[in-house]
Amino acid sequence: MRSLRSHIPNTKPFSQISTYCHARRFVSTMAPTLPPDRRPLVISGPSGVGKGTLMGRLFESHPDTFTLSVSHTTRAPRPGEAHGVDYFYVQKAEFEDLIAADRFVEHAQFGSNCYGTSKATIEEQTSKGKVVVLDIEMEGVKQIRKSSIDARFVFVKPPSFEALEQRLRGRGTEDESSVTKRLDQAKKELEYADIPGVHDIIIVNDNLDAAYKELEDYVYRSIV
Ligand SMILES: Nc1ncnc2c1ncn2[C@@H]1O[C@H](COP(=O)(O)OP(=O)(O)OP(=O)(O)O)[C@@H](O)[C@H]1O
Repeated sequence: MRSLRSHIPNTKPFSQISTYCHARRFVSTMAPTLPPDRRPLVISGPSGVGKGTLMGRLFESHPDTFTLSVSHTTRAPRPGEAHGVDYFYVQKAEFEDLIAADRFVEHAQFGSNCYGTSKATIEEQTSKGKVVVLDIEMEGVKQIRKSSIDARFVFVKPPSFEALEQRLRGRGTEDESSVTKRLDQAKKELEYADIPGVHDIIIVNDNLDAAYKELEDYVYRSIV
């Protein structure tokens, strides 16, 4: 599950993720469950740590409760991607107008393409009773922390740097230069996450079942 999420190019559109599609098929059979705290959930962590895997489980287990925030982008849609599902595709001028009007909680440029999360998207889904999940990289986390959006911040950490490298390579989605770039960026993300108070919870994704349980327990715990 990699697309609007961390805004990192060369990733798979969310609409093509099997866990999500699987989750959608179970919509009518699952009992609705609502977390007491409905603030948007910002999930960050280095590429390859397992954010998508954990989020996929959350969507699958609670299909009516959570919704993934759909980002705006100036890049062209890839085959199989849909406007409003994978991204909101806009021209550069429109994107710049949205920045000028302070319509994004966070935005960033990767290569020649711009990506951003609009406040309206979050507000609209929240008003429908959904818990909005944002998969955001470090700079986005910093921007959201400064914004007016009151969110919960979850950081997913690998058990070791070596394990992260193995997962990234094992996933088979990245070429060597992309793996190197992601690992360099991972060091920065891990350093940032060491700053006390930046995240509300840090989950070490070692055993997947245990990490998911920790995430779910946190999401569903009573408001403190
Ligand atoms: N606890 C775990 N133990 C072993 N492998 C795992 C674990 N969690 C996830 N993985 C595997 O690690 C790889 C990376 O996971 P995933 O794609 O979910 O990472 P991500 O954080 O979403 O990455 P990106 O930010 O690049 O999208 C996948 O192949 C996934 O199956």
